[in-house]
Amino acid sequence: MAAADGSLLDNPRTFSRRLPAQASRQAKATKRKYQASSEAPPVKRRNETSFLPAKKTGVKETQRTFKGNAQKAFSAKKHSVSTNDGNQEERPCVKTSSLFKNNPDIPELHRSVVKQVQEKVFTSAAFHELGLHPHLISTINTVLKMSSMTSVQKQSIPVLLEGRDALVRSQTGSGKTLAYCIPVVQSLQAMKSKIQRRDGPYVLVLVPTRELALQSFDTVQKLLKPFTWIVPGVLMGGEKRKSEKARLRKGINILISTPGRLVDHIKSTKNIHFSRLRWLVFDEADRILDLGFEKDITVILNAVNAECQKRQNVLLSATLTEGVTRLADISLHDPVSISVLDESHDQLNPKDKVVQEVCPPPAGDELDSFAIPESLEQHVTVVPSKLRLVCLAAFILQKCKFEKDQKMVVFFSSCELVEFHYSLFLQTLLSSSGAPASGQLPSASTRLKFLRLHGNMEQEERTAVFQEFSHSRRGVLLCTDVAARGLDLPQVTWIVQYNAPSSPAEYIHRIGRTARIGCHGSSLLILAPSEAEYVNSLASHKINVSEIKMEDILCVLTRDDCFKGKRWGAQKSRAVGPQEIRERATVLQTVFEDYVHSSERRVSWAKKALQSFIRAYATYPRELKHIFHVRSLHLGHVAKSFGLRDAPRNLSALTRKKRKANLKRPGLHKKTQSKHSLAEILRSEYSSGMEPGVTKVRQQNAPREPGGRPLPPPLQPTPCFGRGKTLKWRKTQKGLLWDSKTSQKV
Ligand SMILES: Nc1ncnc2c1ncn2[C@@H]1O[C@H](COP(=O)(O)OP(=O)(O)OP(=O)(O)O)[C@@H](O)[C@H]1O
Repeated sequence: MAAADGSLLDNPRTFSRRLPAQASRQAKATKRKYQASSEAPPVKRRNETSFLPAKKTGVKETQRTFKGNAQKAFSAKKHSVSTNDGNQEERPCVKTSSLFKNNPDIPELHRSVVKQVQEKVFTSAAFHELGLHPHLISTINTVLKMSSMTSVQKQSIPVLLEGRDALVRSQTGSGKTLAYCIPVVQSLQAMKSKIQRRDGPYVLVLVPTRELALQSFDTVQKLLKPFTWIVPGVLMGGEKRKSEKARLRKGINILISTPGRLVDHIKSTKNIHFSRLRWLVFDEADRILDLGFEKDITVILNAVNAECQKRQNVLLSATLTEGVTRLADISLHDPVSISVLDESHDQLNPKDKVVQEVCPPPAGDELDSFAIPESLEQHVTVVPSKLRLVCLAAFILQKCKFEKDQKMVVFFSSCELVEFHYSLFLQTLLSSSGAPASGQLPSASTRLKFLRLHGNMEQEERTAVFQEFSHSRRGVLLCTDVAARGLDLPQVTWIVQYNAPSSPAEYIHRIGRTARIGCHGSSLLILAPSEAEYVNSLASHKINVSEIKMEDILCVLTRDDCFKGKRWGAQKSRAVGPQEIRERATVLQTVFEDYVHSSERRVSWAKKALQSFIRAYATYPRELKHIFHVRSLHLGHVAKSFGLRDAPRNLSALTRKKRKANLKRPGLHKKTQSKHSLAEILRSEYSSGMEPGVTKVRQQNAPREPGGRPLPPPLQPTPCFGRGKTLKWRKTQKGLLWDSKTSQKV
């Protein structure tokens, strides 16, 4: 079988778990299929499809290692060895693939070790020292099972109880939710005229995602246990407008909402009034602004300001960006800026440093460096594009198959990428009850559990997945940045960033899903050799990562005999060498490729996922373009990480055509791009969920594989959002105006 480029010539097409007769039938069928279809079998291409020629490669090294082996197919004779599952499995017959050939060198990571900003999570102060209502204290102690305050709670709660506005920053997982929820509940229950349900909102909490809305609602509900007359409620999209309207009509006193959904109700419902509003809280304030919600925030602020002037305003996040300081300017009145810093920062005058009265709020250094939980170990691995997929799979197997009770979150840059990897891993890495599907591993593990979460899923399923993963002791959650902010998923042990985040702030929030509230956790960032400089970019924000070598990750494949190439079957207890690791990685890659190439439909599915990856890659902000530029991607190599043997030709043609057209009409490109960005945002998890034409993954109606598993739906490119935005408001007599010129996506 020929391949996309010269390097793929010796692709291991001899791999098979089928009997020789079956294999020959399959080969004939494949031949017939290609004859009948318009899609010709991949042919050797002389011109490599890449945006730029690949970097000079480590050919020398590979030639040395593969000398005499590379072109040699292992014996096609069938033999059996026992797998670690105790089954007699047919050994894959594999010849060394091109997986390790013609890859760019992995650069040495020269990173300066920086001193990370650290915060102390807990204090010795107890909640009962705050003078709260005794029932509230006992609820905190008995229902939430908490006794001492975290640093951010100790600093924020008294300030908020005094009635001040505040801008609160503290590291991820440090208890910011209770830092505002406790004073809110304390103040509402203490109101002289008892709150009536029909009074409507006294508190409005804005959060960027639906899951966070649910989570915050849950916390508020628990705190309100003794105060049954105060009614909390959540608006978040995904629910029928009519039923939300009905709930609003009955009355909600503490209203938690995503901005898009709230704006929809403000515009279309007569049942929402803010005349009694006492609190306005922006949780994950910087994210709300990042996501193209400026217009929505303007509508909300104008609606709120029109009915109530006097209220307390709170902005919270683990990362305060420039946009937040501007939002603070227009929404906070004489605010207290609370930032929890470590002892070394506080040496001069601890008290003054811990709670600073700053207006305008933090700038410069403080905005550039973020606090990271002390018990979070951060790692990076540099992996050539061709090896990304096997490396990710090996890492998942290493942690979640061979180690106990590991809970992992893997971040991708688009919904399509999540869907693709989710389906691929389900079909290849998991065991099925019946005969293994084509491309499935012989000794697939039952210990593995995959879940996925992204904005193109139906809300019902999103909520179910969120709940399931929250309560699970193990599992792998594949997700977009919809899960990056605020979600408190207990006992997550590993965060993997398969696609690098668009900003250091997003990096912080993603890794912040682990090592929460003093627990231990680890993270792994996977970079391509051309992206290695990102490590320095992180270091400039005082983020330290230590390297894990790719080989150390791939090494796990030697622990599972189902990855054994035939050559090793006959040899007992041989020391694990680089050659064996490479062969096993090749077996795994072949499993993926076999699965993807088992039908035309799957090939086009993988191509679409690849296309989505490239589109998302093109949206990195300008300041990161020198590291993440589409032109530095080698399409043939990247295609391998989608299980494709061939770099899709039409894909590169499409990209080139587009680029040409853009060069001719840059103005038009800008226009359509911003329209496109808007469309993406509307389709995203952050929308109100009411827009017409929103594409969703509908489980029940999804097309199914012959085996009964739903196939992924037709993929819509939905890159991640909110990269490199700036925003500006103007105060006018008519209220706030959002300056659209400065708010275009860059
Ligand atoms: N005083 C406390 N004692 C023990 N656990 C606490 C305390 N306060 C909060 N927690 C727990 O800590 C976890 C993290 O809290 P929370 O989600 O509020 O963090 P956060 O600072 O908002 O994080 P992020 O920045 O990621 O949104 C939650 O499980 C919460 O129940």
